[in-house]
Amino acid sequence: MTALEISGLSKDYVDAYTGEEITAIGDVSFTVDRGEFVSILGPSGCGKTTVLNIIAGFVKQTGGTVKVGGRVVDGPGPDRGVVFQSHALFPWKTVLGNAAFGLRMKRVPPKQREATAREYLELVGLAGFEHKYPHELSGGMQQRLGVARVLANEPDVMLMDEPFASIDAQTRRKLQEDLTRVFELRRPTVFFVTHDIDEAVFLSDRVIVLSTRPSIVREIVTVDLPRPRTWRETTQLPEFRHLSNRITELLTGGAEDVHPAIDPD
Ligand SMILES: Nc1ncnc2c1ncn2[C@@H]1O[C@H](COP(=O)(O)OP(=O)(O)OP(=O)(O)O)[C@@H](O)[C@H]1O
Repeated sequence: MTALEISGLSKDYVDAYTGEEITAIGDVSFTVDRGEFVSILGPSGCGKTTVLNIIAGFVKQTGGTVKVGGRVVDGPGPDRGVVFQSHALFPWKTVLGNAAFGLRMKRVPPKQREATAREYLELVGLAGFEHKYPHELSGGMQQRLGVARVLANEPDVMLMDEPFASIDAQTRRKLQEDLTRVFELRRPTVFFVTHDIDEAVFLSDRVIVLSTRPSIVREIVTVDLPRPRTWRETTQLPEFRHLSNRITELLTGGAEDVHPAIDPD
């Protein structure tokens, strides 16, 4: 079943300083199935975050449609949950209060929301930290809380914008493994923006590779690697290296040009 459907998406921006119009997204279409993990990769400035912001309903597209669960998106809504690169937590709320926040907004009764929030905190490895405040947590733990907070809401689609980019390399590896474990247990639908090819291959069922601006879908690469995945085992699989090399080739222009110059004849 399709959870997310993007058809003919385009986005023009007007540069605030020069007044010049730029087309960030040319024409992008793809779907994400329920319970599928899909990442999007592309050269810097090709519009990955813009695609996510349009799906989230934070930014209005110039053309095309976005449907979540068959409904057309025309603003933010509880059917979509966003994990940002910066943790975007409420500093005045405890870990438990942060994790339960969305459920409170949905008017879930207190006992039930606490139980659900605790369940997801445990799932991301934050059991025992319920009564701490965000500033008492490390960056990695704050990001785990960001993930738990969105998961607790059980959105139709979980949107993640480079959630581990500002975390040190070793912690990042651990968070990526934990995310695959949580994904395998709960099977949320995930749309994940990243710059990191290995991260995209390691986490995903499919990877959407965009071209340079104005972006179009260059290729959608299926990642048929066994789960559960660990960095140690998964990266040793020849198929992992093959997929990673294929995507590198697509991003560095080794493959056929998707924006060929107009033939002068
Ligand atoms: N609010 C805005 N106003 C004007 N231009 C914008 C705005 N937001 C993004 N852009 C431009 O649109 C293009 C796409 O930006 P976006 O951040 O979506 O790309 P990205 O692929 O996520 O980039 P990166 O890989 O560098 O994070 C860029 O050229 C950017 O400068």
